[in-house]
Amino acid sequence: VAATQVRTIEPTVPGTCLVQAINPFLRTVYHHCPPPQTDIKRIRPYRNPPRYPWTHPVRCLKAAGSEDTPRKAYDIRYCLYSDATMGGLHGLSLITAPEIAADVISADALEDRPYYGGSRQRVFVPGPVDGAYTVKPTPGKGLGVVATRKIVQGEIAMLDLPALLLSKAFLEDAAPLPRRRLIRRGLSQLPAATQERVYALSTSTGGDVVDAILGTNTISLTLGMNQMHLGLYPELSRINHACNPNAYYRFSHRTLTVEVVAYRDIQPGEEITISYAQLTQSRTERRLFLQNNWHFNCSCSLCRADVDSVTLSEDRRRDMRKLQSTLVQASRAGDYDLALLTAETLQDVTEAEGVTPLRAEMYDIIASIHLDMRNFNQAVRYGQLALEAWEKFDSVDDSQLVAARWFLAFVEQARQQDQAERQQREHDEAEEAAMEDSLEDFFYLSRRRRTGGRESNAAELEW
Ligand SMILES: C[S@@+](CC[C@H](N)C(=O)[O-])C[C@H]1O[C@@H](n2cnc3c(N)ncnc32)[C@H](O)[C@@H]1O
Repeated sequence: VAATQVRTIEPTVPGTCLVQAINPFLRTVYHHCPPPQTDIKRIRPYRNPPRYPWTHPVRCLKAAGSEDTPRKAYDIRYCLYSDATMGGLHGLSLITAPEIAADVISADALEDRPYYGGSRQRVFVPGPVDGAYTVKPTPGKGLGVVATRKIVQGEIAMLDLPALLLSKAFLEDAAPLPRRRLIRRGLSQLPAATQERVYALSTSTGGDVVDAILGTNTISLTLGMNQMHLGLYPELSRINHACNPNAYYRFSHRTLTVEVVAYRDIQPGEEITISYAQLTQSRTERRLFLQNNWHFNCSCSLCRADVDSVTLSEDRRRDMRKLQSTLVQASRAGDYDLALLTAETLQDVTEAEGVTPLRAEMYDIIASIHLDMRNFNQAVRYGQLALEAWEKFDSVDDSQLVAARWFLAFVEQARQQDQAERQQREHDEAEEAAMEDSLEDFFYLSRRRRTGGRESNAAELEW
């Protein structure tokens, strides 16, 4: 059903809350399920209403309907929500289904976040962290992001907030005209400085200017229950691609921020790069992917390197792909020995390739495999390593740090329970053995009584 009409919303949408557990350890973060975010009046019946964050009237595209499926009052598919105050004067426009907008609010993404980093109380400003880089021209690639100080492995170099978040289904369903009109309106509802930054972004994919900005600069992410969306992050958009990047970005569902993290130490003057393609793709696949999606011929160091070093890298990436899938399959199948071995090998291979993911994430995985294997000491050891690494990481989204603390408490509880069960088992076995002994004694004595004290194998056999 094509969506054709742009109109101001009437409060009609029934809906359910799709609140997603960001982390399995954090099941109780959300205490209420907010209503679909189409109408302010509907918030009143809720006991703990979330802040109504939208600064502009909500506008929706309705499904057009057809003879087979006539349009119903609640056929609203996608609405435009703008919070021009999000992140200070940054602002956000979101085009998505009403229940996903509700989910975004429930996950406290739009809360004011002037500080972060627990006791360190860092001031939250999108852009370079502690003056980590500057944006300037790079040879053959337009603007790029260049380090102005040393950035150490695992450090966050950049923070960014989205200017636009768009449901992929909306982009596919809506006809070009209403789609562009709604997106342009979303952009026009952002603060002037953010609009300027968006309209100054690279448009290398060509065509309609808004389509080109989105085509060149957006990243894929999921909102709600794994619903695909595109995010436009003005600062992140200046980072160029490299097949062997020295950084990567992490998206946080809870805060909607992205954080750019160094894969390895980055020296002052070095360009900060990320991979637009999946690291585990082959060189040919990557180049095709970049050409199809960004319309450029990759000229990064790996694409220019001699055949031998490329082949070595290709082999490692193929190994990474295999190991990743083995890790998932082995964990699902409960083959924890294999999962553990695979996780450790994966760590070695990614280190050799210079693209080690956050150590804390690896420790988290290894710790939980040990817990599944009931290796409590090892689970605590890796859990503590994870906790220390998350503390140092200093993310805007502290859910992993909280989960790491929670994990250690959980391991202690599981250990005590395991100990209690073992003691109970030992106690039961001892009782059973004692019972068997006393039965044996009883039979032995009665046998002696019957045989008048004469023992024989034949008599024993009778029993
Ligand atoms: C997200 S933008 C990156 C920032 C962009 N250079 C700018 O000036 O804003 C993506 C565009 O940058 C250029 N680009 C990024 N990485 C490149 C690379 N490795 N080689 C050549 N061009 C690249 C391409 O034009 C691509 O479509």
